[in-house]
Amino acid sequence: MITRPYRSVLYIPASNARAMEKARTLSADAIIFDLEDAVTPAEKLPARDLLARALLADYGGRTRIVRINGLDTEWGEGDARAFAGAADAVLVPKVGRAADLDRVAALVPGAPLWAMMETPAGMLNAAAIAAHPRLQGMVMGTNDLLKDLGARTRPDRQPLMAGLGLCLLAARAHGRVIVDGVYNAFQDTAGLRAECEQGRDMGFDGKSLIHPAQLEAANEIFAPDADELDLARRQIAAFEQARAEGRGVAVLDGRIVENLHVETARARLKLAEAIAARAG
Ligand SMILES: CC(C)(COP(=O)(O)OP(=O)(O)OC[C@H]1O[C@@H](n2cnc3c(N)ncnc32)[C@H](O)[C@@H]1OP(=O)(O)O)[C@@H](O)C(=O)NCCC(=O)NCCSC(=O)C[C@H](O)C(=O)O
Ligand SMILES: [Mg+2]
Repeated sequence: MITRPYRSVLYIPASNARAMEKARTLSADAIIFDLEDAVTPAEKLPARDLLARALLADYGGRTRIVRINGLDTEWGEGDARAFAGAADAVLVPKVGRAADLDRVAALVPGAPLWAMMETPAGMLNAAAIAAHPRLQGMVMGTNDLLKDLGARTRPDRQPLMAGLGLCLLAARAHGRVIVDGVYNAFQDTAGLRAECEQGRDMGFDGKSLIHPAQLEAANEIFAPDADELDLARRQIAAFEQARAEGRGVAVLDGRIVENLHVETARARLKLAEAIAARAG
């Protein structure tokens, strides 16, 4: 199970020096420094230099992920070579099959890879992509996916559910981090909260974000709350007592507690500890 927090994963255009500086004090668990869609062609090379300088600064415990341009563009290979070892991970856009990761893996020996899951082919090949030995995490690209599907944005995200579900299954089958897509209306806090709650209930580790105003909701909603932690501690105590008495199943608040529930309870407590350590 994943215990490092990825509640809030903030995109920052690598062409925006002010935002990259600001991010050093923001409460994001991870930052995606974007060289791809948020950067115009004219800014691609200057952004690469700006980012190289920005990454010399201290980002505290925030995970630093660089989203490179695709290898089918004139910038992709140079981006990959420039940031191998300079960041915590390299995020590959529009991954359609596991071989797309092989090509980047060869350019960045040793660097953990993340995959943007945002094309119909990516959804259909999610299991093979998640199984890639260098893959650490997946990020849903729901804007690109909606575009490629010819689907419409809906509050219930019904058109996206098949893809979200396939990627979740693949990530969990292979023990990878998986982060939900962005909520574009960054001033609509109620809408964001509803989408975070939906993503959390589906099993995502966190939400990718586009504006600092979205951090608070994601950090709160993807963290275990006080009631959940209290229940986790009581489940562990009840189960340990049952075991000591020779029983394999405990009953707490009228519900059974088995070893699988205890496993989840321990993971939630570990996540809360990791969040507390980040805050500290
Ligand atoms: C959406 C924005 C263009 C809005 O920018 P702006 O108008 O400057 O916002 P504010 O004036 O409200 O900003 C207030 C302060 O916050 C800083 N700021 C803004 N955004 C960020 C950020 N992302 N990270 C860090 N800091 C940020 C401003 O500098 C202001 O600071 P100060 O000077 O102290 O007042 C902008 O938010 C933005 O560019 N967001 C990121 C957009 C992006 O990266 N898009 C690409 C990723 S989304 C995507 O592609 C997903 C996927 O691929 C898919 O297919 O779905
Ligand atoms: Mg995209």
